[in-house]
Amino acid sequence: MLEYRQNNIQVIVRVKPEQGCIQVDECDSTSLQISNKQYHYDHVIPPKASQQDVFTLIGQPLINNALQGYNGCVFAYGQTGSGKTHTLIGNNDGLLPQCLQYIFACSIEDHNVIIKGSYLEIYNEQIFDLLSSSQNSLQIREDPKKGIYVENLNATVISNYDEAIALLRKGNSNRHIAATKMNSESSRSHAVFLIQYSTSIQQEKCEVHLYSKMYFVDLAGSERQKTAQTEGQRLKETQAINKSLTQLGLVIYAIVEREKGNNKIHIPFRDSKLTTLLKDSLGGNSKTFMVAAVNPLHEEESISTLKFAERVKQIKVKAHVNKEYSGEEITKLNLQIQQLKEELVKKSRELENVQPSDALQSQLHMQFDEIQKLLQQIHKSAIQMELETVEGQLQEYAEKKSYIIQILKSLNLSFKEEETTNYQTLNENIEYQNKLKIQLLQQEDVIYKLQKKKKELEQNIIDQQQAHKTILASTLKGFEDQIKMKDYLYDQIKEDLDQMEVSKLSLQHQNDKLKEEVQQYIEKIEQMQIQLFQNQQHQSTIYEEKNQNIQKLDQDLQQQIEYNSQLRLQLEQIHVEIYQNNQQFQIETNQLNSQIQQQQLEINRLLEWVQKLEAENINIKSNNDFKREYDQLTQQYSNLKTQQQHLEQELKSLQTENQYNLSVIENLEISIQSFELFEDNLKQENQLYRNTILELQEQLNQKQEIFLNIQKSFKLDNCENIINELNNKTNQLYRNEQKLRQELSQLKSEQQLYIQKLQIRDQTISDLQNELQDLQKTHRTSEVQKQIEQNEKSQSQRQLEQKIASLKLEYDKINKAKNALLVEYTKLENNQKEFETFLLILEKKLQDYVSNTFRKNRVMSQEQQILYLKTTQIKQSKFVIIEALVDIVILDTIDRQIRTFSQIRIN
Ligand SMILES: Nc1ncnc2c1ncn2[C@@H]1O[C@H](COP(=O)(O)OP(=O)(O)OP(=O)(O)O)[C@@H](O)[C@H]1O
Repeated sequence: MLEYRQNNIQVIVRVKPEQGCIQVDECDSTSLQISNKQYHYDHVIPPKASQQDVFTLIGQPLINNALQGYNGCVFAYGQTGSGKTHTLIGNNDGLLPQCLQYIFACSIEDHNVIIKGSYLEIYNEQIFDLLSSSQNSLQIREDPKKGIYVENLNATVISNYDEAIALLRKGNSNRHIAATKMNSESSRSHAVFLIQYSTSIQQEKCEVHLYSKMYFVDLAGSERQKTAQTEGQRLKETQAINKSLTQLGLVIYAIVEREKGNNKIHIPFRDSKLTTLLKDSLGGNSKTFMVAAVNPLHEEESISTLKFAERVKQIKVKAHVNKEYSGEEITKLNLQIQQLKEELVKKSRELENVQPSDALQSQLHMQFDEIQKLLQQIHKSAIQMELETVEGQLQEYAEKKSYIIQILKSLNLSFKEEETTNYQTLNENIEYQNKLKIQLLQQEDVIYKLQKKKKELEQNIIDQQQAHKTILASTLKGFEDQIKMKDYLYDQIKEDLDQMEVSKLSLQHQNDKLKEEVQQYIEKIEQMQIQLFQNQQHQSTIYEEKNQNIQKLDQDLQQQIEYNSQLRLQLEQIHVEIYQNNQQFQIETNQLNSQIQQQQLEINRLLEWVQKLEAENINIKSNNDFKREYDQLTQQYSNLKTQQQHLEQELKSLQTENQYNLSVIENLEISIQSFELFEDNLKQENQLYRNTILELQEQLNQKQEIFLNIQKSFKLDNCENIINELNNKTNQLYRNEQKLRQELSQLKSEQQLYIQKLQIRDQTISDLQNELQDLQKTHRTSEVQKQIEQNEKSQSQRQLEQKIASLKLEYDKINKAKNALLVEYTKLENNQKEFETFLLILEKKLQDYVSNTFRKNRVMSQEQQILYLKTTQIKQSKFVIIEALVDIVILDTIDRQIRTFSQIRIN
């Protein structure tokens, strides 16, 4: 249990359970150490202490005092987040809830007890009732009887602990709480819970009323703006909190100073709502406790709190029991005391003004004696009353007696003190007056001197003012000039601005135009893309067609190869046949040769035999039989001879056949060679086709690549590359244009050449006509010849007529073609003209826009590419037309010739 110092505010330090700069001595519950300095207080609550411990230490004595009629107050002071709200309220386990529980527990058997609860907050220097829905701020009043009180503050009667807690909860819910950097639930106001306790004890002749007030003050945390880092509403709150806490510090300082003996010091209770409200609690009628909450994590703030607590420790309080007696006699006596008191006050006021005389002194003494007598009477009557009441109440009367004696003594003392101080002050005043008179004289002298100096100074000032005026005038002129200059500049700038505005508008107009143009170009590009796409499609169809052709050619080639191989086979067969025939022929020839040889041998044998026979014939000529035989043999011989001739013919025919076969073979070999040649040609052609297809494919790929690049360039906006590319293309275009111009000039010279050639032809034709005329002349001269030639002519005429008819047909055809070509030529001429004008426009545009946006450039270059293509096409068609024209001219001459021939024929 805390041992209280007599008549002092009890200062208890509570250390938050955090590891930090504060060391608490386990053995000594009254001191702690911070920054190597020891601080001493009435009690130090260690970090480990429970809420119950705190209640036992502070709450219990506070309530016990209150039950005896003493006012009480407990206020928690400390840095934000140090544990003030935790100590006072906590989770309904703080001092206040426990005190409420205890007070109801103690008063359970006393039916006269009335407990009232009020809850207010001081927010931004305004008082608000936390138990009321009204948002109006309340005012503090002071009453001689009631003391300090808040006007219109709800005081709810509470009959039990639950009601009290409900009230507390209601009030807490209305408090200004906000999250700050230091505390997630920081109190942004000072909260004051007031318990008013009263009870009455009925006695025989009077009724004793006991009453007390208990203030539970949860101060808002002191915080440094820098560390709190608050802004806006929070900053305003912080400023109000810090201001009122500073006022509290000043009040405590003044109280302490007064207690040290500095009576002149003014205690500025009224400078803030908080100090006004706590006037009684700080050094008045109250048994007050201060809980200084410190957080070991913050050294500087903890030291500041501890120093503040050290000052508070020195404050003395003058608590007394709040007790009133009621009853007829007591009221009378009270009235008398009141009257006397008022008279005493009156007299003491008079004493302040009037110098006390002997008579007054004796009067005062008499009055004092009277008061004493009266008090003795009161004392006597009190004793009598006490005697008449129960013996057990004797103690109370004794207390009352001593209390009255104490008052009397204090009254006496204060009288004496006041008397002496009055005398002292009077003497001091006279001295002071004399001093003042001397000072007055001295000051009058000083004033005179000062007035003199003032006049000098005034003169000086006037002079200086004059000088200043002239300087000012010149400066003003300068300023005026400067202003004029600035005005002029301003006008100029304004003009410039107007001009700029105009040019801005025109630029905007141009910009809009350009945007439109760009849009048009984009549209054109889209169209070109579509065209490109169509071209691609067209090319792909051509490609497919060519592919099909190639496939067809391939098939043909394959067929040809097959046919060739068949031919080869046939040829081989023929070769084999010829070889076989040859073999056969050889065999047959050999056979025939051997036959011929045999027959030759036979013939030779026969001839020999014939010779023998002839020789014998000579001998046997006369023999007829032999002759017949001879004839037969001769016949045989001639037969054999014809047979031999026949065989020789056969041999010859076989040889010619063989010869023929050999020539056939030769022809076949030649045709095979030509087939091979044809095959090679076909292969070459095929290869050529393939190459063209590949080329076309490559071109297609290139175009696709270009197309993709264009698409990409549209997407990627790779300006620099595109611009470079465009520049290159533009240059190329220029070169192409130059080339085109050269080609055009060449074309013109070629045209000239053709015309010359045509003239030469015309000349030849005219020569021929001349010749023809000459011929006609010769025809006329020789009529005989004419007659002869008439027949020839009729023949040639018919031929000519036939030729003329066919030529006419051809002529008609060509004429038609000529007309079509002429139409096309005029079209092309128009196109060329259009193109030329377009080219000129394009050139102009190109010059204008060559440095403009890349899109335009791209479009231009594409257009130019297309135009270049068109130009080449036109050029080609121009060549075709020129050729056609040449043909037409030739046909015309032929036509003329035919006409002259027909004319001649008619003639
Ligand atoms: N002794 C303690 N034991 C446990 N927790 C504590 C103690 N003291 C404070 N706390 C905790 O620290 C936090 C801040 O405490 P609290 O709100 O009481 O600070 P405060 O001094 O009232 O701050 P503020 O002035 O900003 O209102 C709370 O969460 C509280 O529960």
